[in-house]
Amino acid sequence: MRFDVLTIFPDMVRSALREGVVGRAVQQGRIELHCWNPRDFTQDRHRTVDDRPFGGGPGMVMKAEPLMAAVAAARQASPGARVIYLSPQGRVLDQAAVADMAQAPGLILIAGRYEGVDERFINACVDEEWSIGDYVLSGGELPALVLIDAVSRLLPGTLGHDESAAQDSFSAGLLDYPHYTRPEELQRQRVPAVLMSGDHARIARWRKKEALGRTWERRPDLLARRDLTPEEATLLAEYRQEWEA
Ligand SMILES: NC(=O)c1ccc(NCc2cccc(O)c2)nc1
Repeated sequence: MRFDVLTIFPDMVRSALREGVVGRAVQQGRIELHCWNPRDFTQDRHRTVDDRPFGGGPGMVMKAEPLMAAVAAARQASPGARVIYLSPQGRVLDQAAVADMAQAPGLILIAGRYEGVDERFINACVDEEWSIGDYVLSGGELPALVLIDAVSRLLPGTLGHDESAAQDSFSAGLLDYPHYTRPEELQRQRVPAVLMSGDHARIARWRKKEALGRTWERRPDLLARRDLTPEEATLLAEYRQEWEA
């Protein structure tokens, strides 16, 4: 899969994607990453990419023309890609949306800076506006990196078999179960005995019950979105009985 990022800080994007599972996928060519700097698409000596806002007010706005020229170059290099603008005004991302994006041939991600971009660029060039959460950052680069990481994890071959557990539960719309490793006892806290039993069916059942129970305790909104199978309903009832005991 190909990711194209429009940013005035390309080194920030490239360096953040050198490490970890995504870095490995880029190195092995399973993921392509290209950065386009709107400054390279300016016509003036000062390579101006921002200007003062019409109507007054604080800060600067990113000019439309350099972005439009950069997106045209990116679209040519990545046919069929979805053009996504990261901003607090976008639809808030969730795992289902990430899974849908992983099906695209490519994503062209626009990382805005300053107070945002000229609306005419969004109307003319952007397919979708997405937000990684209800908070404002100094730029769209970190949201773009979050999106690249979340999508890349879902691409075949990015995660080894021993890393995919975390996404399984969230992909199932539930929070993750608790994890433990050595030592077996730590500050008088022992690892739950079921995990030492070697009974894989019993362990899987315990983990499913924990995922359901923790979702019920911490994120009932996620549970409301999801029908429970009869087995899941039983597990959650068991968890709640133990919880209220
Ligand atoms: N929640 C997010 O996904 C997010 C995205 C970008 C961003 N900053 C750049 C920016 C871009 C556009 C308008 C704007 O007001 C700020 N901050 C947060």
